[in-house]
Amino acid sequence: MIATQNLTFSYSSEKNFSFPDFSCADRETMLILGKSGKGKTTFLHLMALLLKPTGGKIQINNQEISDFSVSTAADFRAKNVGIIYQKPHFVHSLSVMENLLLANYLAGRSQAKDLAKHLAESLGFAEHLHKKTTQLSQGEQQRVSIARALMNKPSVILADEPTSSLDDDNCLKVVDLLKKQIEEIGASLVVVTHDQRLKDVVEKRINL
Ligand SMILES: Nc1ncnc2c1ncn2[C@@H]1O[C@H](COP(=O)(O)OP(=O)(O)OP(=O)(O)O)[C@@H](O)[C@H]1O
Repeated sequence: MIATQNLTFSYSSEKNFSFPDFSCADRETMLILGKSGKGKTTFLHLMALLLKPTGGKIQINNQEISDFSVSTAADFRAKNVGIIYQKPHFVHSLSVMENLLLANYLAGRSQAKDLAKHLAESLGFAEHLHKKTTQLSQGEQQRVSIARALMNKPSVILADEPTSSLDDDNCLKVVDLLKKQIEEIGASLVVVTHDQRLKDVVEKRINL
């Protein structure tokens, strides 16, 4: 589970945010909607401890995480949170498979090659595992980024526009896979999106 209370943040004295209280239980999916610039990505990055809130609380699995130090936050994030960024970030010198296994390494876990292969097959990029990520299309990179977020079986998956560059077929595949995964591993799934297709498949949502 993930929950926030009275969460505030500011980039500068002119750019202050105050977010509505939010919670997403295990095996639940929540959409975060809002017009461009309303702070959806900012909210997600606060939940991921990539940004430090100026006030309020964040709990993951009932543990208070908002006052973690930078290094404790990085360690906690690697082990418990899977992030699908709006723009995928990969290590370009590594192959797709190595990028997936890097998530295990950073979390101090053993390399789950079979899981990587299984995710690659489910998401339709198994034939690209040996390639460099730069050799993949944008949609393929997005699917690799989704697989990477699942490599440590996180308790919380935070996804920023995970389906925006996918066609209808792959969009449904991805949503299906994410839903199956959160059911299987008991995770919470939080999705920031403009993608109208997701409104039809996810009931719970908040508006910023
Ligand atoms: N690093 C930053 N420094 C200063 N202002 C920022 C920074 N990042 C974002 N902002 C501003 O904060 C506001 C919210 O940005 P954010 O990316 O969270 O919005 P969003 O709702 O995700 O938008 P979009 O739907 O366009 O991706 C925007 O006005 C943006 O210009």
